Amino acid sequence: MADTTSFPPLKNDLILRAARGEKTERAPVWVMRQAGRYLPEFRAERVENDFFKICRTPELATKVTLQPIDRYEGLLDASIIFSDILVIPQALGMTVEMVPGKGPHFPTPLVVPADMAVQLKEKVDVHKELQYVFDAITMTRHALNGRVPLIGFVGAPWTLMAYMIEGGGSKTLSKAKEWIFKYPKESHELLGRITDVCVDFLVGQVHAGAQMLQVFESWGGELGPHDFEHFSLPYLAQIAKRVKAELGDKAVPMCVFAKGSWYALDKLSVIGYDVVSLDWTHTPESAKAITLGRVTLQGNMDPNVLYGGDEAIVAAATRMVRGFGSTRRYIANLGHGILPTVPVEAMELFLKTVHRVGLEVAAEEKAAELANDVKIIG
Ligand SMILES: Cc1c2[nH]c(c1CCC(=O)O)Cc1[nH]c(c(CCC(=O)O)c1C)Cc1[nH]c(c(CCC(=O)O)c1C)Cc1[nH]c(c(CCC(=O)O)c1C)C2
Repeated sequence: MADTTSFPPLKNDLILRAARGEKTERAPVWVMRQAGRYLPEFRAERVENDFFKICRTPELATKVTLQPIDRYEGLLDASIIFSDILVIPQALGMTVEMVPGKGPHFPTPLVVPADMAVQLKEKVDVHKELQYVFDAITMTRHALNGRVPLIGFVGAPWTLMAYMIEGGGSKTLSKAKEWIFKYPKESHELLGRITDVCVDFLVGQVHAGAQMLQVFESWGGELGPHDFEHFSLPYLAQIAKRVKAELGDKAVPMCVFAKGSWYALDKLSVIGYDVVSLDWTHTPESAKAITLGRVTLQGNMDPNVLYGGDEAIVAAATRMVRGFGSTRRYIANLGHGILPTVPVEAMELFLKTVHRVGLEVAAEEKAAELANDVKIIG
């Protein structure tokens, strides 16, 4: 049994302090989907191994989680465990394959509500079905040797429901939407069952060593404000409240990312999360005005800027850090996952710019504070 009681001491807690609303010397930075896809060392690993084999083999998951931390030594302030949001549908009993170059594929998606009884387990024991993720987390915590905190994650219930019904990615989500409009009661039943697994899984990830958690509602923006309020928000809220209640004094900061749900920012900032992750449809000014310091903001450069060349990257990253401010309630990130064909140098320039501008802004703030003190004393 892996040791989950004594981990190496943490040498960089910047992101945890930012998440808790404490002052930081500069804005911490990590990037959604930073492990995998665009990294040549990951693609080499994928030639040898199937995607879910990497997820299910703690040594391989640990190795891939550490790849960006090693490559961008000193530039990333967090790691995120290598896994996928679709391990929950698998734990519920569904088959999911990862087709190279195409993405996830469910050979037998849910078509009508009666399929739930046939395809989904009544009760999911996360320790039986997902112990491999817990083992990967524990192993990674030891391998990180305290360099940066380790983030655990789940897909949010609506996003997972959408994949389970669509059978993979989709442009319109019309099958999943048919469910919420035609079978609202059964849709809530499904969302509730997924929520229960999300809660147990997140609690288990923290016991295994995760130091922060993120809930990915990647398909949030496919719902309009009314439907988001009924089919996404209550489950996101339940997850935060139940996970924190179950963990008690072991609770860690929790972050929610509801891509495309700009209209829900106010509500997302009062449902129990410490951090709200933003896509690029917000300006820093409006996001700050809406959230009023109640949560830490994370984000939000358009990942496609990384294709725009050095000048564009420096300009957008600078605007972002200057807009959000560097030392309080801010974690720098992209507004969605890094894309598979981004050059590794573009990522490096993004990270270096966030560090440089973050330190500049912090120094300017300090100078302004000093000037203010002098004025008051004088
Ligand atoms: C956090 C995470 C995820 N996936 C992976 C990680 C591991 C850590 C990391 O990459 O940093 C590995 C992760 N997951 C996948 C890959 C590529 C698979 C391969 O190597 O073939 C990797 C490295 C495969 C995958 N898995 C998924 C997709 C999207 C398909 C679609 O557009 O509908 C894809 C392509 C589902 C998925 N998976 C995830 C999300 C939420 C974040 C987001 O919105 O981007 C989603 C929606 C989350």
